[in-house]
Formats: sequence, structure tokens, C-alpha cells
Amino acid sequence: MSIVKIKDKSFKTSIPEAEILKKVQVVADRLNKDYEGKTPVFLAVLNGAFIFAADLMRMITVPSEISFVKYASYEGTFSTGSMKTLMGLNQDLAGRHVVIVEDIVDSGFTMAHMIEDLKKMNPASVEVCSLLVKPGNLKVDLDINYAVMKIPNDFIVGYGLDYDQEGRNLRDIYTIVEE
Ligand SMILES: O=P(O)(O)OC[C@H]1O[C@H](OP(=O)(O)OP(=O)(O)O)[C@H](O)[C@@H]1O
Ligand code: HPA
Repeated sequence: MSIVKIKDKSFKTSIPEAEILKKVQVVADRLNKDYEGKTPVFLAVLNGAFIFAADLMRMITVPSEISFVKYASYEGTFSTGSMKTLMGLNQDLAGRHVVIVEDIVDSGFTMAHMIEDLKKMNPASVEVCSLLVKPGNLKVDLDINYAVMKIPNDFIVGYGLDYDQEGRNLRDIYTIVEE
């Protein structure tokens, strides 16, 4: 086990890269079977999903497209507190089979919001493919058809996920060490 320090916190190895890749392959195999003949559009959510998306897409063998989208927050200028807007989507999703590629579903609010936004565009279907899910922290009712791994509620970094924007480049996934 190795320990890394990022800013004021320490993290220990919890899921090595080789194990992650084996599990991503299992989900990629399912996607290849389920989306045969459908030419899905994968929508990867920046920033966190960039590494997962790169590995997953190289395991996808059916004809498909990928786009990268981002939620931009505008805080403090609305009476409701904060509002998030989907950015970077520049293609018509009407009638298309959409697969959202996400690094983590934690409370589930981001995914619930995104599914709602996408459904307004009349896609043929919308499914979620998330590297990680924290079932113990879900605050909304979500159907995550393609979850690579389920993990406890602890804060994690690495393989695209950050702590205060750092640590995304770590190859393995690390869990916070409570002091
Ligand atoms: O289920 P939730 O509680 O909504 O949390 C999950 C979201 O939080 C993280 O994104 P973040 O806004 O930190 O941006 P990032 O991808 O740039 O790190 C992560 O990438 C998910 O999109
Ligand atoms: N780590 C990093 N980013 C996150 C997490 C986490 O555990 N949950 C939601 N975004």
C-alpha cells in the first residue's frame, strides 16, 4: 500500500489500476453487446471522467461517437443559490442512444440533473455508465445501468478524480486517511 499527500490530506491506495481496467472491460463487454447496431453517443462529463472515458472508449468495438460535456456553475447571482448549465453539447441527440460516461455518482444530484436535461432533447434512450457509485450516499432515485464499481462513502482521488483539483493524474484510486 502506498500513501500520497495532497495539500493537507493523506490518501492510501485502495483500487490499483490493473483491477480498475479489468472491471472497466467487463462493463465495456456489456455495452458492446447491448449497443450492437445502435451507434450510441457517449457523453463524457469533464473534468473527472476524462481518464475513464479514454480507457472505456478503447474497449468499445461497436460503431459509436463520443463528445465531452461540462457542467458550469454560476453561483451567487441567482436567488435560488446555484444553477448548473450543460456546456459543450453541439450535436442533435434526437432519436440517438445516449450513454453518459461519468467518473462518480456520489449524492446523485449531478446525474439526475443531467438526465433531466438530456431527456428534453428527445433521445431514443439515456443510460448512465459510471466508474464509481457510492450507494450509501445516494440522495435521489437513480437507475445506473452500467456501474463499474460500488464503493463506500469515503472520499477518494486518482484515475481522474481530484481533491481540490489535484491528484487526477494518479494511476490508482486512493482513499482518504482520516487523522
Ligand atoms: O453525485 P454528485 O454528488 O453530484 O457528485 C458527482 C459529481 O461530482 C464530481 O464533479 P465536480 O463537480 O467535482 O467536477 P469535476 O468532474 O471537474 O471534478 C464528479 O465528477 C461528478 O460529476
Ligand atoms: N472524490 C473526488 N471527487 C468527488 C467525490 C470523491 O469522493 N465525490 C464527488 N466528487
